[in-house]
Amino acid sequence: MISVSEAQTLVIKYAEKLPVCNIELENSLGYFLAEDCVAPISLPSFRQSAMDGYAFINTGDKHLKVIGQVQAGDSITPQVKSGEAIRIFTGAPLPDGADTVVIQEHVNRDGDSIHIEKLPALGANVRPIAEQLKAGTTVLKTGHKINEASIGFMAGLGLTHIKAYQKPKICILTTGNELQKRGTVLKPNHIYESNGIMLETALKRLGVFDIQIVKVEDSLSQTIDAVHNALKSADILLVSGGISVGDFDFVREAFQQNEIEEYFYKVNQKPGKPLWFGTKGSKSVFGLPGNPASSLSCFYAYVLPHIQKRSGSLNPFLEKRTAFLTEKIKNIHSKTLFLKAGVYNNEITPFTGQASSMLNTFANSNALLIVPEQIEDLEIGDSVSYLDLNY
Ligand SMILES: Nc1nc2c(c(=O)[nH]1)N[C@H]1C(S)=C(S)[C@@H](COP(=O)(O)OP(=O)(O)OC[C@H]3O[C@@H](n4cnc5c(N)ncnc54)[C@H](O)[C@@H]3O)O[C@H]1N2
Ligand code: MOO
Repeated sequence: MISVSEAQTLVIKYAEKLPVCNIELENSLGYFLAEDCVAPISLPSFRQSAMDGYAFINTGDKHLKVIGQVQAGDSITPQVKSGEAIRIFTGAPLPDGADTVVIQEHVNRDGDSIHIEKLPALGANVRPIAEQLKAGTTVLKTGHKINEASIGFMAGLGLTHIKAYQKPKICILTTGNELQKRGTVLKPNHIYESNGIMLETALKRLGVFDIQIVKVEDSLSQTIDAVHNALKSADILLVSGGISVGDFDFVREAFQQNEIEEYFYKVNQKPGKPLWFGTKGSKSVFGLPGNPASSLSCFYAYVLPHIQKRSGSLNPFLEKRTAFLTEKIKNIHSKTLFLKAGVYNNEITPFTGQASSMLNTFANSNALLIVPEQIEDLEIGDSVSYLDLNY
């Protein structure tokens, strides 16, 4: 059995980057840049007014004659001389010669004349060419995660497409004869299948939408075939359940029959001990424990960073933060514990109901508190690490 940090090292080590794609800016949210973004134009690309007011040559003269007007988008700008002013609006090009804009609130206008009550500093309210950035400079680095601000920013540079790493195609295989579809009347001794939609939703949150969910019965031949078929098209296969040691747990055997190279099986953690990870060529495969809370914990700690790394992220793990503990914790297992918890105002409380079959606690958590395997006792007020689930 390997440690959590060894297992995390392996899922990152064997996370080969996916191919690069050329993607439309409007569809690029959550993608990671595959090349530096270089500005094709300067911003601003012309001198412009930052305010509504009057543009003039700032010689100290407060009495000026208004000789024209310039509006945002005008292609011709009037020439201005000393003692003259041009009525101007925010975003409009600065007239040739003008060096300052006085806001209209600081001006008294009488016909064609203005009197400046409060003379601004030389250059005030003028956005110089390339004030924000110069054409040819790198403005976003390879590995940058596209968000709404970067999309707006790149749109302002006139970009229509970006080069990003592809998101993986994923197949989720759910195993178990007891699993039943929602929307049907529950048969005796059956449960509603929930890991499929839970993992699918967690994937969508990462911007992964090419997801197939396949159900298999507890049968070795069906599991072997399902794994084989999934690997034909998926980049990453997530199998839920059937990875433990019971007589009807066929998943590990099915991985072996499909010649998937095993990097680890079983991690010294609770929940999620029977986690399995391997690869076949460029395909990665996770055997996630069937218990719902184990599956989701393993998703956050291993699958998510693996996917993010394959998608081009330079910081693939969920952010680890620290907070002060509000309750004692005893770790009698000599395992790393991932405890469902609530963090508020820098204080963290582990919840009751940590069993790996229970999702009610998870549904109310915003953090996974990490108790390292070598720590036996934690006291109230101790600073502890947690994974922030509000990512
Ligand atoms: N003798 C041992 N038994 C078990 C061990 C062990 O070390 N020795 N490990 C336990 C641990 S820890 C876990 S975790 C589970 C993992 O078992 P599997 O991955 O084989 O999962 P299943 O047996 O198929 O299912 C476990 C549990 O989860 C429910 N389940 C499964 N799939 C779904 C789904 N898609 N949606 C909702 N619920 C699901 C299933 O009904 C079971 O109750 O093994 C322990 N046993
Ligand atoms: O490790 Mo299992 O995931 O405790 O239930």
